[in-house]
Amino acid sequence: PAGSGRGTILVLNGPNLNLLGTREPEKYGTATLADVEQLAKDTGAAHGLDVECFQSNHEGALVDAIHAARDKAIGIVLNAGAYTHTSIALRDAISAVQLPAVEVHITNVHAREEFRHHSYLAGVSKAVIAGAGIMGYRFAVEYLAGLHTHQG
Ligand SMILES: O=C(O)[C@@H]1C=C(O)[C@@H](O)[C@H](O)C1
Repeated sequence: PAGSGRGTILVLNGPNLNLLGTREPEKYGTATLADVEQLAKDTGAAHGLDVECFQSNHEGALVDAIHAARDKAIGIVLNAGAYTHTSIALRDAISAVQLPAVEVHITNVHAREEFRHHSYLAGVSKAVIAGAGIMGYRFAVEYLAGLHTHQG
């Protein structure tokens, strides 16, 4: 519950991830966005953390969500979708809020088209998890939980 005093992790998903489950299942699997968000919430709960999830196809809405996290979250898990490869605005938003961020990709972007090999976000992220399927969201939450715990 909000204001419960527990740490909150924001899980952000970008464009086309609302179609998870039916979008190129050979690449992205058959789990839906709801499945991904539930996995993140369950992982957070196992570490005593709340997880807030948001998905948007709009770059500016994702920027706004990152800004909003500054005062309410202890970390951000971000799969920015294609904006990973194009968005200086999202990079600057991550830098601006000074929260630990983990970049997640369901697919191994380095084994795909050349244009997916560069990320504007990796340079401002604590960690990058790519190719582990939706388990990447679990790993990202676990990693941020560990950072939060060890900070006392
Ligand atoms: O693997 C993923 O989750 C990422 C998701 C997308 O929508 C692509 O544009 C990225 O290039 C890869």
